[in-house]
Amino acid sequence: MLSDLSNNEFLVLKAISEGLSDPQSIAEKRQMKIEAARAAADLLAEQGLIQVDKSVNETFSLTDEGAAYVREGLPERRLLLSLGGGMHMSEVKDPALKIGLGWLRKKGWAAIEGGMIKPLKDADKGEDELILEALSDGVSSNPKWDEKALAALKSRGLVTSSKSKEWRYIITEAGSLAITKLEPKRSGTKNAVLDMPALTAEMIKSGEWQDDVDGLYLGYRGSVYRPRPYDVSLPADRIFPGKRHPYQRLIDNMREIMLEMGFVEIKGPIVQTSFWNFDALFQPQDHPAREMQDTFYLNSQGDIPDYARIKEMHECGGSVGSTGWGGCWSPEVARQEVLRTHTTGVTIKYLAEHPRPPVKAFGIDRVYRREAIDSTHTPEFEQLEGIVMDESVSFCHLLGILKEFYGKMGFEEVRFRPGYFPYTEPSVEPEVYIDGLGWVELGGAGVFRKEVTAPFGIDHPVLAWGLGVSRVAMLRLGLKDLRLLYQSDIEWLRQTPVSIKL
Ligand SMILES: N[C@@H](Cc1ccccc1)C(=O)O
Repeated sequence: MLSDLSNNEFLVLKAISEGLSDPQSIAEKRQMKIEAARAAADLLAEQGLIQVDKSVNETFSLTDEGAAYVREGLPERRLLLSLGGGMHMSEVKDPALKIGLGWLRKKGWAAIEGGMIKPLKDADKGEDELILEALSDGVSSNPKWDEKALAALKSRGLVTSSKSKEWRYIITEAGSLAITKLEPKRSGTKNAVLDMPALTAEMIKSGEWQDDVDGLYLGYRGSVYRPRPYDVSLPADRIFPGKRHPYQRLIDNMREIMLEMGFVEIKGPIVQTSFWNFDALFQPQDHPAREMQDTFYLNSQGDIPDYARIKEMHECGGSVGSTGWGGCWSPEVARQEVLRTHTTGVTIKYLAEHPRPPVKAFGIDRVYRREAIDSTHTPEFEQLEGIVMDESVSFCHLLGILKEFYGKMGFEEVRFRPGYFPYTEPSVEPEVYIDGLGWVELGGAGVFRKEVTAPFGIDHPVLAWGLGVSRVAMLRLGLKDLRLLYQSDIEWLRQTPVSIKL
């Protein structure tokens, strides 16, 4: 047990053995914080090496009135002095003296008969007067003071008191024994522990420290070193260095690949008008994806650009040989604001602002859909969106770019299945092969239809794709539950090594 004393415990125990008994003076002597001294003392008490007395200490002080009475005398004392052989009550005019009347009687210094006040005996100085004098001399408490007199002084408002808790440490027999055992026996030095030289690497190497202090302690400037055997085979504490979120690392990795491939990064707002999210992409206004069950609508309307050509394209196909969707296209519906359901709204807007080739842009951003939450669906997730527009790009280039991108991401086998999106023709769904899972769909891609590009004056083919980034994260990080990406699950974050290849 003794060999388990910490340095602080030893220092505090030693201070107590030398006669210090309160945390404040121990802390001062040992130059430690009072909290540290208390904590060490608590541990010593737990081991039975010291005893802790917790007492409540009451101290007293004079009020202004009390101080005035010390100078002038209590009213009853002054009244007594002014009585002479006796005096009628009506003759006591001074209100300061009148206060003394009741006390005069109570203290038995005078009797009152038929209105006459008669002094009874020589009035010795009372306990209360002695206490007042002591207080005025700077004494703040004394166990011998008469309780009743104190209480009376307090009730008269001449004295106030305050209570404080006090800890007193007393060394036990076991404690004294421990000190004698632990104290290094160095002849000729009174305070051996505190006079020791600093422990240096050389002293440890040469073994000199052992000769010096019986292998027990080495102290320097009030600190004590107690060499203990060091077991290098013990498991070390796990440490958790700060690191970037694995999902963020994956996203950054994807961003780097796109930048390396010569794309510029673009960004767009989360809240968009239905115009950019749907209409500009030739999604009919009665398309199921636009319904409330699928899309988060905001209770607000946004600005939309000149829509004549979009309206014409939706209603009758414009000048590109399309028939359009028919019906009546409503600008009110297009003004409805939504949380973007895909990042394709960001790229079409960028294209509308940059209708001349070449354009090679990408964005990685969060999108929102009204999904019921489960292990493979969350209402918010990330997409990587890309577009390429140039004079002679073709569907083949699209497949090549996607293959290249997936390859750089570490997916070696890629295939394309026919797909359908209202804004692309042809459309494909890229799939990658994962051991143990088979072919996994990873997004959508295609060449923008003329119905999409023509209203914005874009005359060249546009290759476009959108990939589910969280899907990729699931595959890369081996997650069974997509929700982990969006929760601060500290254990999972700790366990995901920084070295994981994303
Ligand atoms: N926007 C589509 C993906 C896509 C983008 C571009 C072209 C074709 C498809 C989606 O969210 O699934």
